[in-house]
Amino acid sequence: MKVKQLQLKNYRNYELLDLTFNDGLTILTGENAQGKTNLLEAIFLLSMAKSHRTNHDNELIRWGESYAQVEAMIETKNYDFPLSLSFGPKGKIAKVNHIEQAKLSHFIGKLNVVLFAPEDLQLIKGSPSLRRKFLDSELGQSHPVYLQALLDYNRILKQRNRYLKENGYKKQFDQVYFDVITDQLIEKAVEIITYRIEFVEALDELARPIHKSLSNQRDILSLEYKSSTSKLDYEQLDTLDQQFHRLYENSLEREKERGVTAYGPHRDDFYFALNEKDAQNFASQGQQRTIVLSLKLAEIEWLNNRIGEYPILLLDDVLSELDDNRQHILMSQIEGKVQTFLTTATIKGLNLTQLEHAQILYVEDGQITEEGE
Ligand SMILES: Nc1ncnc2c1ncn2[C@@H]1O[C@H](COP(=O)(O)OP(=O)(O)OP(=O)(O)O)[C@@H](O)[C@H]1O
Repeated sequence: MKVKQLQLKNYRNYELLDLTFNDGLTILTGENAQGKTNLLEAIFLLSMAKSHRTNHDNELIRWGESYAQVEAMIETKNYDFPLSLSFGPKGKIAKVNHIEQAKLSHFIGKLNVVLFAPEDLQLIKGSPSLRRKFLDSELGQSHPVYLQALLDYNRILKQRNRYLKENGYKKQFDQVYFDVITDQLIEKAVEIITYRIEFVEALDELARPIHKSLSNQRDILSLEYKSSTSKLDYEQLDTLDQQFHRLYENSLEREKERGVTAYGPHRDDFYFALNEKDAQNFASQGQQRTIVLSLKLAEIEWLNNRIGEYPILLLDDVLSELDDNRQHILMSQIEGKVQTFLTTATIKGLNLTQLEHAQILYVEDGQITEEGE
């Protein structure tokens, strides 16, 4: 999969931009705060219909303007198609092949990307919500069914929590109505957990050899998806439905008191271990960086296995943080297969043989000049 052309209108600090990319490596270079990450963010937007940096779409509109538009021509193995996303007074409008999509979930995942940004280092030591967000966005962009199950789960969870909060302490608590919501929640919970476990197991398998080679054969990486409670046994997926029913029955009084749903995939987490030791507590900065890199490379392979095409790789200011050996392994892993966009303040920090064939774009105050222009 490739992004052939990109057009931006009133997007962030770009007034009007029209770019054509080559198939391999595109390097965006320039001083701080010139618009390098904004450009990667634009490509990310076309994949997920939302930014990785903000939940407020208004921030994407160029200051003083009333709408923004991001458009691209996507090339896949079988056909090319345009994607566009615009933000304005009517909200967010997503189009595939010039046709407006009634639901954003029909737009998400038409373009597949893997983003590696400095904030991803938080994946190891940050809060579980970051790791859940990672799982949800990766599975969401490649499995429309997962995305739908997640949207349904979140809606039902909100409804259940509201009922618990507003009626949990009342005598006329409608148990029949509450059981119907709980049944619906459990059905979606089991679906989500099953997908997540399968995904983490696949990543575990793919990331292990990559990590071994990135760590000079020193470290064995493993990943495991875990429930927030020992009262659920994820090894027994075929009985998960019954396990959930039992758990919710037993914790009803507590849930009524607290007014929230205490258990479910919205509380789950997944763990990284290095040589069987919890990476959250023991991994050094460098080891964390290598784990995330292994994870991203595993994700690229997973997407290729899943959709039969390699995704686009977006590397935001992370390459110069890697030593020459890791830079080399990363680039050789993706060379010739994965269209890659990377941002860097200076090309000097990069020790890449691929530089010779790379498309180099200089970014300055929302304007781009190409090497040789
Ligand atoms: N809605 C907007 N309208 C106009 N300019 C904006 C808007 N949002 C952000 N900017 C500007 O975009 C610039 C930031 O761009 P970006 O985050 O792409 O920087 P960068 O080139 O990646 O820099 P760094 O190397 O520091 O990460 C800032 O100058 C900011 O003021």
